[in-house]
Amino acid sequence: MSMKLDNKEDIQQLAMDFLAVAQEAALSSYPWVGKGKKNEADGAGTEAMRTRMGSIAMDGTVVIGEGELDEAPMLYIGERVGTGRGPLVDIAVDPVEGTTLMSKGMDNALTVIAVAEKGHLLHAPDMYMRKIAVGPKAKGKIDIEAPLTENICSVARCLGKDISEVTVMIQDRNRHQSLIQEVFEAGAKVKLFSDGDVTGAIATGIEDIDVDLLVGTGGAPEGVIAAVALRSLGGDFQAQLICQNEEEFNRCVGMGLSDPDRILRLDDMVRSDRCFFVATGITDGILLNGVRKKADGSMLTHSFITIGGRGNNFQFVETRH
Ligand SMILES: O=P(O)(O)OC[C@H]1O[C@](O)(COP(=O)(O)O)[C@@H](O)[C@@H]1O
Repeated sequence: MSMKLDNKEDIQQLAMDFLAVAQEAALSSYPWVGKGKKNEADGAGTEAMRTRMGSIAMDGTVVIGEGELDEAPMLYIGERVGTGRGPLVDIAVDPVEGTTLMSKGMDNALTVIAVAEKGHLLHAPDMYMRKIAVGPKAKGKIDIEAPLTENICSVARCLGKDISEVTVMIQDRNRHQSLIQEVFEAGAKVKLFSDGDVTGAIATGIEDIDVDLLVGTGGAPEGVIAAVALRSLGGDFQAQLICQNEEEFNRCVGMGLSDPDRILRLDDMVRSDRCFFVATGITDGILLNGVRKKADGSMLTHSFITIGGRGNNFQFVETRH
């Protein structure tokens, strides 16, 4: 029987089940690290993820996955997963976040999954999204429509830092040149990264990582996944879909977004505290270490899990397989 995801124990149990899913996906993609084969790596992670999800007692629907049914045989948007008996949930997955990183053997590739009670996750098409993310101390104090300098000043105030100490994470892309320049002119610091803006967004929510703000344009699916993590961490996330043509605009409307250009707040992207986020490192990164093969043949995974919407509720998990 399917039921609402509404009790704490069920959410905890489901989060543990999904932790195993993320670990399995990371372990399955690991042999492809540094092999220059993005599709094979992604395929291995996707297949492992889907197989493991099949045994979870839930009635799940993939709302963000590997693409539309005609583009992806597995974990496509709308695919029903789980045993069909248990909590009704919406699932957003990226079996390999940072396929280029992984294929080149570079840092920060990871497996990510976000889950929320059914009907409470934004269904975002695979297109670009403008994003801004901060941790709990600056929650409610950012505005994606304001100039970046204003946001930097506001974050500095919230964190009790001098502007020169504020670190802004930005994806190293030509489209971000003016943002990067603005950080320099404000006197703050940039931390550029080549791929993987989910990691950058989460990093803002963890005090021990020296990242205070993430800004820039990246994938919309990654944006929704990061929004769940930030909701659980107690941080903040705002976004705006970038429709580059009429087709993209119509796709948004078709997915239920009546006004695709509007500013999306955290509550628009994940509308419930009954949610959680899990990630497992594939390669080493600023958030997590990657998969390790030990001398005795066992494998070690490093995962991150954050549950609910109360904030600062996260855990790092090391598991020997
Ligand atoms: O590479 P682009 O077109 O700048 O897209 C940015 C997006 O790509 C990523 O860096 C990685 O995406 P992939 O895992 O699909 O390679 C995301 O984190 C980010 O949102």
